[in-house]
Amino acid sequence: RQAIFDGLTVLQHRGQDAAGIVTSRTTEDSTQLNQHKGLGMVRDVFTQGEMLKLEGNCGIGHCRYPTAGRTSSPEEAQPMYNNYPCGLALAHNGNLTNKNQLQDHVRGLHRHLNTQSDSEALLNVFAEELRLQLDSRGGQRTAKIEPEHIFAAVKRTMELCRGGYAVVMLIHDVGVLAFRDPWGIRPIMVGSRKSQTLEGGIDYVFSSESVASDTLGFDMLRDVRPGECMLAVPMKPNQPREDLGLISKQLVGDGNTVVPCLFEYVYFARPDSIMNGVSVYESRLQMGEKLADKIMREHPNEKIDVVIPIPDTSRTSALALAHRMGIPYREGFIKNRYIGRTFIMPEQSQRKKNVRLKLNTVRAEFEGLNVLLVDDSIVRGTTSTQLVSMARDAGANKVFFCSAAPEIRHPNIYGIDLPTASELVAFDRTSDEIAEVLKCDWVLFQDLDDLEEAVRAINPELKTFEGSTFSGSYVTNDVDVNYFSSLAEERNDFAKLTREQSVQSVRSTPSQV
Ligand SMILES: O=P(O)(O)OC[C@H]1O[C@H](OP(=O)(O)OP(=O)(O)O)[C@H](O)[C@@H]1O
Ligand SMILES: NC(=O)CC[C@H](N)C(=O)O
Ligand SMILES: [Mg+2]
Repeated sequence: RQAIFDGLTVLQHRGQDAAGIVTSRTTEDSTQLNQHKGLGMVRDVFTQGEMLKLEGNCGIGHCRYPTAGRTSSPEEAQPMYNNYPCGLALAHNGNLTNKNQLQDHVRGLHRHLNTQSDSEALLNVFAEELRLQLDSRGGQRTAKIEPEHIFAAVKRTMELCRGGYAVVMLIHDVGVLAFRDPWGIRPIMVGSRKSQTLEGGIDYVFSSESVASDTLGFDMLRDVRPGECMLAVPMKPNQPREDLGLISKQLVGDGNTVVPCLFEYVYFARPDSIMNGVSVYESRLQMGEKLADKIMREHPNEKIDVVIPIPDTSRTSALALAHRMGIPYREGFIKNRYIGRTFIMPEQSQRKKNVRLKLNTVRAEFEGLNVLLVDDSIVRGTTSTQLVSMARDAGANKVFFCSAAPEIRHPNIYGIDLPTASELVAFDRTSDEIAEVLKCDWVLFQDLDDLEEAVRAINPELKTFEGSTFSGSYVTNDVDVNYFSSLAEERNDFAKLTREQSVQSVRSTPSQV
């Protein structure tokens, strides 16, 4: 349990709204699943008392960044639990684009769904497919669940679910499994270490980013392949050691072509992670260099005195950019270390307030200077608009702005919560119009080809990327305009706010009983 808790704190940047852990404790005659989850950051959700209850020899955990359903309902925190046809717990990173159809399918099977979460639908789809597998062996319900049943159920689940997903599941009396969507849009990897328990053997970890396995003392083995399922089976008391291990099966496609989400490299992942054979840090250095070249091409005669990153994520690319341009790199914005990431916060008012609380200027780095502010991306423009104004208040002469990612003009539907194009500052605007909104002297964005090249430079085997939010082209090729309009209607900032407020007002109404 401590390892899962520690791993979640290292992955906190991937989701700040809810967290949860489920562990499984096997004794000679029974297996107990222990669960705790709640709203908030990992450190707030787990008290010492709660941690003590999470005994076990294997388990899963999750930090939630909502892309479907409600944010402030604890029921939607993960892992999700289901008890039929056996004890199952699931944690999912990603977003299912056919959530509504899956919900209808599941309800049609007389299974109850308690939330609007796509992850709950996914768990029920799998549970039903596993039930069918177990039934197909002639009603011997008491017999052991074999890996072949699990692989067959995951295969059917992959055939039914659309979108981007990386999933871990705990299966009662079996172990922990992990699987990844057939495109490999969302990341997940496996690591191993020599077990620190008295029984010995090998421990396995599945995690979205290699940084979690590094910090827990695991060696990263490899990425889970697109369309692959891996199953880690723990040792039971009095069981022969051979039963322990890692089994994998390629279920959909050949697993050789991965189409990774570009936004992981731009913003989402930690720089010290390695994903699909690419060091995120090195790819960001490349992004900075390519952006520097574009600035020198497009504004060759501009006098720029200083390059200032917008902490945290843009630091790496800003450093490489400043070096390439031969301009001093200065930390003109100081970040409050107790405020999390603002982009992944669910509401615009919260994001706006937190940018100001999070960042403040060092006046000496701005006064009378032409400053080039560098961010990894400009999404809604919340950060950039405020920081340009702060730079001017701190006495900057000219303020230029550049983004290590191209213009974000299209919704993301594979696990980054950008459902509504009209909320994006680059939507339907030219660079000059964006500069007018940000109130900067000019703004410049990375070219998409250069961004792809920056990642490919580190792993030339990566041919294609999931970059729909920049290009508007969706790799799964299975969503239509109706999907986008209902998504925008359901998940625009105003709709989300209204929904969350209605949950809160129900909660704060005194009981009439
Ligand atoms: O245009 P916007 O809608 O403001 O979104 C873009 C900003 O949000 C992110 O920062 P965030 O504060 O989330 O995290 P960071 O500290 O890792 O940079 C990103 O790095 C940009 O700074
Ligand atoms: N990455 C995530 O945490 C999102 C998982 C899932 N789509 C949800 O909204 O709960
Ligand atoms: Mg940022």
